[in-house]
Amino acid sequence: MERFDACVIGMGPGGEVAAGRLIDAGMRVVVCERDLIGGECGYWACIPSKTLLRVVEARAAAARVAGLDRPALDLGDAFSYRDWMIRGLDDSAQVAHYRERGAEVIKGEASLTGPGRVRAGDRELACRYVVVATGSDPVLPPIAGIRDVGAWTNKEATTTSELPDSLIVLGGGPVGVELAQLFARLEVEVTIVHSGEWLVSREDRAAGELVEHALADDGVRIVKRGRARSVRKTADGRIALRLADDRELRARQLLVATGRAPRVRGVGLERVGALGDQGAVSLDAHCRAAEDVWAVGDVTGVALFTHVAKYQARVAVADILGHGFQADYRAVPRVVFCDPELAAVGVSERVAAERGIDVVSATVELPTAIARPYTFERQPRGAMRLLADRASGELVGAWALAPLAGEWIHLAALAIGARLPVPRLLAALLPQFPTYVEAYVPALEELAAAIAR
Ligand SMILES: Cc1cc2nc3c(=O)[nH]c(=O)nc-3n(C[C@H](O)[C@H](O)[C@H](O)COP(=O)(O)OP(=O)(O)OC[C@H]3O[C@@H](n4cnc5c(N)ncnc54)[C@H](O)[C@@H]3O)c2cc1C
Ligand SMILES: NC(=O)c1ccc[n+]([C@@H]2O[C@H](COP(=O)([O-])OP(=O)(O)OC[C@H]3O[C@@H](n4cnc5c(N)ncnc54)[C@H](O)[C@@H]3O)[C@@H](O)[C@H]2O)c1
Repeated sequence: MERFDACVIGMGPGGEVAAGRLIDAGMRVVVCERDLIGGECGYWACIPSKTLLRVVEARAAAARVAGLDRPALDLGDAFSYRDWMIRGLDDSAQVAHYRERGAEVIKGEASLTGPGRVRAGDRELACRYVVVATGSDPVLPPIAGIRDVGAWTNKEATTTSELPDSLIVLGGGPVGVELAQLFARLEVEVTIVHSGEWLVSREDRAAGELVEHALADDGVRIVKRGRARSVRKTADGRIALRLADDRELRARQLLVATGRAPRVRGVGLERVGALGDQGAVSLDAHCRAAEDVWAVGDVTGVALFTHVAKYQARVAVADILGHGFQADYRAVPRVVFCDPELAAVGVSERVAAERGIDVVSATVELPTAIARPYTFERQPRGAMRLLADRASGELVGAWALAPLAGEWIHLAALAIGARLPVPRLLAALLPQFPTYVEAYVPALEELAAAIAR
């Protein structure tokens, strides 16, 4: 039995932040990773998708600016930069880095065998603290034939260096929307089949409809309320997707983007009492899942984002080190990196209604309210909506669909996190001219008037 102060199972962004902090605290740490240190985010999700999206975004941006032409696309160069960003799917530098910092690195599948006990390959580890950061898996919907047609998940889609001539994207959430726009802008014929009534269904309908218009401008076909019944390979090697209304869509490739589920199987969480009734990780506000076991990141199912995984790792390690603070998820930014970006934070209108929060809202069309959309591009665009709790006067939700919205939504995030009432925000806000942040002034003024009514 090998003894350690702490063991981290799964080395995606959540595991890496936890491990780094535990090492910094002087602990003897063992990290276990069955695939690549850096996780889904580093190789098959955030990093490759955002790297490639930037290429097509910059190209489209140039076309929208007066006096510029659409630059030529060097796809080979774009893919090789993507490959450099994902380290050629090689984590040997990360392995060496953790070893140099004094950690024990085990490349292999690990699972809890009991309180303070972990098995990794044929090694038995005794660990005072265990942090589980095993991420999530894509969910394949129950559609006849879906496992037999060589469908892509995000793994194949983000690492491909060959483009199909046509692509059906099943699911219109963040993964489906981002990758649909990427491939459409790389001149692939793209059709999204989405079961919801609007894209990115977690957000307000108005936001989802603006995303739909943006994708339609790029030539993406969108089937809403689409129910796929079966999928098969045709004689000419294409993929045929039959919908419940009997329509058949055909394309060279199918990308399944219908959601992700916490990766709890085989981790042994049940052996330490860390799995709740529904098979989900039980978690308190310090990310404790059981005595001396913490869980962070996608495996918790709280909010499937890298920044949440990293935040939960900070929460968990602070608890381990004895200066804990409670996790607060009220102000988690949610950015879909399509063009223009959809950025949201706090509650949507639906969530506010579910929670019984009486909200007032203000919506601002950016080109009618501020100058920045015109200095930014020839065809100005964008909208922002703010939601405030009528009773407390605090900002509780916001979304914007506009260039760079993923950056300037953080002002709303800070206001929501800090519980700033709208009048105080208005008094404190003096935004630079001409910026997108200026849109907060008319929106907050409208909110203040609505609260006062
Ligand atoms: C296409 C796509 C794009 C995305 N873009 C963004 C984005 O732009 N911004 C954002 O915030 N989020 C984005 N996400 C979500 C983001 O990728 C995840 O929220 C993030 O990776 C979660 O980090 P994690 O550490 O919890 O898990 P992961 O990154 O999944 O890492 C978990 C690690 O645990 C390992 N592991 C699992 N089980 C075991 C075991 N038993 N033993 C040892 N190791 C194990 C896995 O191999 C993996 O390396 C995107 C997701 C997708 C699919
Ligand atoms: N920019 C980012 O931060 C970013 C980008 C990508 C993914 N992510 C994260 O990854 C997670 C997974 O994203 P996702 O887009 O795969 O999942 P999702 O659950 O957010 O969206 C999937 C969508 O697919 C639809 N759907 C489900 N089954 C379907 C079916 N059979 N046919 C058609 N449509 C169907 C659902 O209505 C749902 O809206 C998200 O929670 C998100 O937080 C984040």
